[in-house]
Amino acid sequence: MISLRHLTKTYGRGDASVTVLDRLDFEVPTGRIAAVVGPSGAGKSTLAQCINLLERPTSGSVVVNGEDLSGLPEKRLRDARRRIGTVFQSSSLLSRRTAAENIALPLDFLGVTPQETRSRVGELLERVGLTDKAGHYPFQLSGGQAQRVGIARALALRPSILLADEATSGLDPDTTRSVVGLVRELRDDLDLTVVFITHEMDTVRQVADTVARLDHGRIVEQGSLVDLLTSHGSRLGRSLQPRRGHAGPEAGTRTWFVTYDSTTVPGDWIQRVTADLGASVHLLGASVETVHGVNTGSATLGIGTEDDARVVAALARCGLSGTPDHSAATFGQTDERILAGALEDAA
Ligand SMILES: Nc1ncnc2c1ncn2[C@@H]1O[C@H](COP(=O)(O)OP(=O)(O)OP(=O)(O)O)[C@@H](O)[C@H]1O
Repeated sequence: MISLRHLTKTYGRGDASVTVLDRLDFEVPTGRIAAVVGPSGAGKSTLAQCINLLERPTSGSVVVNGEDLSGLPEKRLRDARRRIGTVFQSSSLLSRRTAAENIALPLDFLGVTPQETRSRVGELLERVGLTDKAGHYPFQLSGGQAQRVGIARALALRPSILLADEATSGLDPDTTRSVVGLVRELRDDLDLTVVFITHEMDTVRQVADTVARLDHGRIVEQGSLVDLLTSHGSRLGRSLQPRRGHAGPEAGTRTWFVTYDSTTVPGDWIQRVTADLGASVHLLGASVETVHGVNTGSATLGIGTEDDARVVAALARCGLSGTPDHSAATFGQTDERILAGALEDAA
């Protein structure tokens, strides 16, 4: 469990000082994956560095598994840091060391016997699926493999906390999915508490149990991923929605933007809404995913009725929330076309 209380980090002094974290309160229960998102410069990396005490907070406390790390003297702090593994963007492996030697680094520093190190490194390589790459140097590894080595190294000292700071940035979507899958698997097997810092909302939807938005050094919004995905009123909830394009509307229909507003939207909702309205319902675009067993997402529809209130009610009966896009209403366009046709006929 990680518990941050009134955490403040100020760099510099006097007029030149910058407060990056501002009396921030944040909690991650044991065994949960908390994603932290926020604009560039919001303080996400500083937050990670304060959790693993690479940066000393200016004030406030960092409590990990019941122990307040912020007040510890340097020697005890070094011991406490071993319980926190960190993975960075681009894995920061040492180029002159093989994958196995990189993973062994924290064990070497600790003076673990060579035999014990070999066995632990072998175990970790197997865990991250890279036994056959033990003797490869970083330049011989793909981005995803290097990141797996970084994760194995972070876990070398059997930490209970894993901090991932932009660990999947720069990886392609398939590699990201596999690294994220590994993080979730390790969390399940080792009961890790994970703070996952990222700016990629697709990754957040894959990895997180909870999401917090950091802005100007404070957590300004947070909640469970599933709650946020069905709460389109919140800025964080909206930003988590996948965005896709959609086809143009057909004549005689009005364009509606529909979001999954409940955790129980039936799979056949389009048929149900069509039957309920007794009007045509065209699917113009959709992005729907199952996140933690719950269907979530949004769709763009062309609906052949002008009775907005009935549409809203029919959608709500399926757990959906809908807004008509009046700028794309084709009833008006149809009228214009009819008028244009009539004028042409008259001419
Ligand atoms: N050592 C330092 N001295 C002074 N200012 C710093 C220091 N480290 C970070 N900052 C400032 O703190 C602010 C937050 O930086 P941080 O790297 O934590 O943001 P971030 O949210 O991780 O940004 P990004 O998404 O761009 O990586 C920035 O304005 C940065 O310039």
